[in-house]
Amino acid sequence: MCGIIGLHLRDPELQDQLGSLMTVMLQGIIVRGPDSAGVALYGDTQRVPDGYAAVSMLHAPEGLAEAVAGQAPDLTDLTVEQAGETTVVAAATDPDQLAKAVEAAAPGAMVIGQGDDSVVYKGVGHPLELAKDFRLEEATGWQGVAHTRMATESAINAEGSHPYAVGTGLSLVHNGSFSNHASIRRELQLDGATFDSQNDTEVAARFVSARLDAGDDLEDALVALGKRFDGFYTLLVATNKGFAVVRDEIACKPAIIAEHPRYVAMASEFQALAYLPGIDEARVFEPEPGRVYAWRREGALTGASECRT
Ligand SMILES: NC(=O)CC[C@H](N)C(=O)O
Repeated sequence: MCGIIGLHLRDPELQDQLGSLMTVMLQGIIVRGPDSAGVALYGDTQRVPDGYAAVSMLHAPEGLAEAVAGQAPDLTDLTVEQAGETTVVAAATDPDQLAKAVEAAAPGAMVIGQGDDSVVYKGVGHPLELAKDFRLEEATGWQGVAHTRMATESAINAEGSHPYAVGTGLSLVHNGSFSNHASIRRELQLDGATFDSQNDTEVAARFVSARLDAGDDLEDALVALGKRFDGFYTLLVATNKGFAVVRDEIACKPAIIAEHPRYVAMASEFQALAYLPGIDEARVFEPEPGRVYAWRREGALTGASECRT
């Protein structure tokens, strides 16, 4: 099991409702993943104003704000939000600078996401309780993804919760399990990647991140993933530019997409989409096995690319 939702808003007038729409969607996937949950929100300018960065972390120590300020005295507008197990540090700087200051200030903590337009939360517990911790209902923005987990490949802890947010603005959520993740992990480690968990999904996130760093666009990175990873998967991958969905060639993990002039929504099950505004007019379809579907922020369907030849 495991449940995935994603909402990519084309109509700016819906942006104030991103969190309330996602909260309703989340209720449709709780049954698929009752042990943990996480979200990534894009364009919530209350949480990450223009010109600011946010770094999310687990295991943050007491006195983090003072410690970060001590590491980077020039940082302005430093805030620290505690949201269950996730701590979000924001400041008027860029994500790399902030992540460096946070890592120096809290070497025992684990960075689980950094962005200048995105913020990540995750933890263990009932998804609706976690959604309260994350203040999901009040979130705004142009895109969000969420996950409810039923663990298969690593322990039930916050490190094993999705999304896996690697690099700036990339968030990946997964339903399924990869059968060759250990060997791909070793290859990525030889190339210098480091890992925070034993989870198979983290391997996919670091693989996609490495491809994006090497110059691939998101569609190409997911086509490459389809060629390299074995196992079962529906993946939803979000970046600062948009999001993409891909399923393996057998496609036993469910997925449904609703394309509407005002939004693109994706979920593991239709019931998560059923209450979206105008759903009756949406084009609702099941993504084909082995194909990448991607949407960019401008709102245009970029088309579906073959995952395997
Ligand atoms: N049930 C699932 O889809 C699990 C996803 C992933 N393999 C994990 O354990 O986190």
